[in-house]
Amino acid sequence: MTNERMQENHVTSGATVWLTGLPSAGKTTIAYALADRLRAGGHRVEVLDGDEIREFVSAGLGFSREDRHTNVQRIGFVAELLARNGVKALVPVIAPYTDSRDAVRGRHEENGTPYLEVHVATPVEVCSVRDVKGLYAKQAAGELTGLTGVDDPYEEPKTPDLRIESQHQTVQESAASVYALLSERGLA
Ligand SMILES: Nc1ncnc2c1ncn2[C@@H]1O[C@H](COP(=O)(O)OS(=O)(=O)O)[C@@H](OP(=O)(O)O)[C@H]1O
Ligand SMILES: Nc1ncnc2c1ncn2[C@@H]1O[C@H](COP(=O)(O)OP(=O)(O)O)[C@@H](O)[C@H]1O
Repeated sequence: MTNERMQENHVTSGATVWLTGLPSAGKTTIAYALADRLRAGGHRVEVLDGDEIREFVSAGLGFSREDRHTNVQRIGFVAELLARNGVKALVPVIAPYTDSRDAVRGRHEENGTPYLEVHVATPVEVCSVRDVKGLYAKQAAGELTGLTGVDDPYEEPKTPDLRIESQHQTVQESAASVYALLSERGLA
């Protein structure tokens, strides 16, 4: 395939889509469902999965306020690099602090790189039943402290670009609502 042909077949408008929310809210599941939809439409996509990032880019960081901030800034930096180069960077990472999220948005704005904040606003009561990784049970059993949304802060976004109530939707509906927003903004 020639270069020109490749460009014809690939959408080149990059953007970062940050999915913020509590553990088990549905961030990762929605990100991968959205990734499939976007790839099917010819977009280049990377999912910056929080667990993978913590194994490599943020190895050694814990869950203090400072470490979470550092983690989020590193991920934001990488996402912006990808997004400014035509990739849809999907980021399913808790990012519990408003100032951390705002700093990431600010860096995107400085570079003229599109940025969408999606709040996966599943209530803690639902998340703790889903408990994909057993963290809520561990916290309840006294085996873990500092769990976001339970005994550690989660500062809800006041003006997200989109708010998803995953407890009332299927995964495909949630992914479609993010896709629709990208479409509205001329990014998909
Ligand atoms: N104490 C505590 N609080 C919250 N989360 C915890 C904790 N300990 C481990 N984990 C697991 O680590 C994942 C959160 O890491 P992130 O990098 O996404 O979060 S953060 O933005 O740095 O807060 C998070 O992943 P998700 O469940 O996908 O959100 C958890 O599985
Ligand atoms: N509309 C929805 N969107 C996303 N996840 C959903 C939805 N409805 C149910 N779920 C389920 O909730 C769980 C969310 O887990 P996960 O995506 O790992 O959360 P997080 O990345 O926020 O920790 C999955 O088991 C998923 O199948």
